[in-house]
Amino acid sequence: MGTFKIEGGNKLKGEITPQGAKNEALQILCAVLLTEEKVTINNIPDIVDVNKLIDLLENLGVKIQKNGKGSYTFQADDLRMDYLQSERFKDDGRRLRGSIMVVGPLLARFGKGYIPKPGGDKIGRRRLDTHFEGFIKLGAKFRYNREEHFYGVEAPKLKGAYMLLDEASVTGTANIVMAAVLAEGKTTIYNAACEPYLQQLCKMLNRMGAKISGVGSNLLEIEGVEKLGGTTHTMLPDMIEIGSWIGLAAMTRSELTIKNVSWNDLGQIPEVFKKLGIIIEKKGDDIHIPAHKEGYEIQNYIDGSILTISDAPWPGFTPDLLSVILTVATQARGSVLVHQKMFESRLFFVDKLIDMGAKIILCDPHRATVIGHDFKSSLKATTMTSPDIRAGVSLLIAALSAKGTSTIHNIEQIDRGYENIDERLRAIGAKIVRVD
Ligand SMILES: CC(=O)N[C@H]1[C@@H](OP(=O)(O)OP(=O)(O)OC[C@H]2O[C@@H](n3ccc(=O)[nH]c3=O)[C@H](O)[C@@H]2O)O[C@H](CO)[C@@H](O)[C@@H]1O
Ligand SMILES: C=C(OP(=O)(O)O)C(=O)O
Repeated sequence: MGTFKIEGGNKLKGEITPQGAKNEALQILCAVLLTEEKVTINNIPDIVDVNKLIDLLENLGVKIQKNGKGSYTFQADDLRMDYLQSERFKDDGRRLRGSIMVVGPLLARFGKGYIPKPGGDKIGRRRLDTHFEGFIKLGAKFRYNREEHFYGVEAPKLKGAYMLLDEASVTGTANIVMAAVLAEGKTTIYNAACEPYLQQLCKMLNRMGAKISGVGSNLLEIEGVEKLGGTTHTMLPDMIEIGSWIGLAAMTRSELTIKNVSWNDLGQIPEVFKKLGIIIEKKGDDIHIPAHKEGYEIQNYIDGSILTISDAPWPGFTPDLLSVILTVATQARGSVLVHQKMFESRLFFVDKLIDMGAKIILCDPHRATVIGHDFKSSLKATTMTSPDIRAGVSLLIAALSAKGTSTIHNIEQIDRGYENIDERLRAIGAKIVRVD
């Protein structure tokens, strides 16, 4: 179990460049299975989850060539389909959430797709019904081995269909889209998720020869094609990392510039941080956060009632930034209710912040009220364990703002999604070391 030691209370300064988007990368990497031609992908983040998926693809027989930092060429022209029945695959598949998205492409191109119950954060129930209901609508036969938690779908040929998804699942929509692009005839997906991750995936598939319209909306129409070809794709900057760095700057009252953020793809993220009173300046395609010497004040609603920040499927606010929002609010002037609607176990990490001296009432598993300190009292350093990726980074931000030296265990959770985080934070002045 890896550990960070963090000496808090120091000001940071400088520029930080976001990595390529983790959740986009997981979709895009699975899409290389849809063609026998070469697919080159740039700006792939060097993070644990992505590297696990690249290993899985390699074990499946995908030829992989590294072109330089973050750039790889993949060719899925001669796959080892027997790997899908192996113990090794069950092990590889379980190690991350994103592995679920190999099922759609394999089903569409080879008539069968399998996956063990995938891993990822333990942040509440994470069902897969939407994925498999979609495949069944496209004509696949579904089976599930309850003892082994092993899922399978098979179909000699998929047929386009109309479907109204029971929820706008991010990985579910990606999976169904990747199956439908090679189905016979037209597929309509209503209540589709439409995060920038999915928009990027659809644009890439269209460049490969797919016919997807409605990209960016919750109504996708897909005309199936016989075959897809190769392409080159570049990942967007990771919007969750960008939000994490906004929170980091505010809570440590540091001046930071976040480079090349792709503003047009950030949706509500800047606005939601502004509601906490954080000043966000747009400088070209960079975000500049000035040092918040006077702190930051949470806005109320027009009628004077207390602000609520909650998650919703895109273009709503992403659930992956609510832990950061909650943490940053502990030093704001004012109060806020944080409502995590999607996941039922993602707020339990607040007990660590409470240990550090934060004023938080966990109302129920989904809602927490935060009463900010306005920097009149700083958080106290402590020893903690990172329960999930975003709670992990939130605790890291709290530790960097706290007085004294904190210890964070189980940092593998953070490494799942943040590239070389300790080195990048040291480059802007953070006192953080990795100890094993
Ligand atoms: C690898 C990857 O891309 N992971 C992301 C993906 O996970 P993932 O695709 O697994 O998440 P889903 O979108 O399927 O669902 C997330 C949770 O929200 C619930 N739900 C979803 C849609 C909806 O309209 N109503 C609703 O309540 C689901 O029941 C589930 O508990 O999307 C999540 C939601 O943005 C993010 O937290 C994860 O970081
Ligand atoms: C929940 C997340 O990841 P995963 O879906 O991979 O567990 C996340 O990125 O915040």
